[in-house]
Amino acid sequence: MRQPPDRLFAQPLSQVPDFAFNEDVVRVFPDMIKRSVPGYPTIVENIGVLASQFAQPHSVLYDLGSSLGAVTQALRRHVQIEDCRVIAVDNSSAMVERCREYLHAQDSMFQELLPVEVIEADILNLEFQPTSLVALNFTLQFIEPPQRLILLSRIHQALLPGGALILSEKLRFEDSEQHNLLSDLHIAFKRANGYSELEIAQKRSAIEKVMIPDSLEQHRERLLAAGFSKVVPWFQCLNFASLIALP
Ligand SMILES: Nc1ncnc2c1ncn2[C@@H]1O[C@H](C[S@+](CC[C@H]([NH3+])C(=O)[O-])CC(=O)[O-])[C@@H](O)[C@H]1O
Ligand SMILES: O=C(O)C(=O)Cc1ccccc1
Repeated sequence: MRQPPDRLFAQPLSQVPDFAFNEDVVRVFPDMIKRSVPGYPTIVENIGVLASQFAQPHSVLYDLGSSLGAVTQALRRHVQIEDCRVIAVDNSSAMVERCREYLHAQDSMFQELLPVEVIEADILNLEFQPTSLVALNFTLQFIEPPQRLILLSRIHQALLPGGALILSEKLRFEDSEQHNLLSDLHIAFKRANGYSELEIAQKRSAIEKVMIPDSLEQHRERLLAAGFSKVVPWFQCLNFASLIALP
């Protein structure tokens, strides 16, 4: 399918609106996320590999904040376990519509992929089924901070023994020198991927109020407070990381 380049912030805007996962973003999303999140393709592919070690027969695998279903597709490619199915959830109707088209195209190309259901819903209102794997791949940072512990507690309650939560996030750092260094290096990453200073500045102002990163320490403490017994970082590239949390 056509994947146009992200030029959403290339022209000067008199006022930069808050970032939203609308049709304009959906159109350029695969290009935007690859050029903005260092390590994204590695994280997505390896979530499939990790999931194959945690997935259990007759259980559900959740992809929460699934966007266009990149994680869902990695799960379906890597997990070959009896009677597993994937539930992908996103509250952006534009994302859900395009995600269904992508998954449908995959269905016709490959046989024996796990069945998948794409639900348009707020993940804060979900009734979770017993699950062996939950992926929150760069989604928690868009949830209002006071709701984050409640969501993680619900996920913990639904997780089967032996299952796992995989949580990927942009990180903030409590040491300001470390924070500034890794933030500057992230800007260098975006520049190297063809974004101009204007694009970088306008995107930064668009996401400022809607995407609020936590530190690794905050994640660890909150996951333990939600009932998780162990938190294991398995990937970090600059200020982006992914953690495995065990129930
Ligand atoms: N309350 C909510 N309920 C449901 N969905 C939500 C909510 N809040 C935000 N979203 C959705 O979470 C997704 C976050 S993007 C995830 C990338 C994907 N995981 C990927 O691996 O490609 C991250 C990014 O763009 O940096 C968007 O599709 C939102 O609509
Ligand atoms: O672009 C950025 O600076 C980010 O931190 C990541 C991102 C990627 C895609 C949508 C919103 C934020």
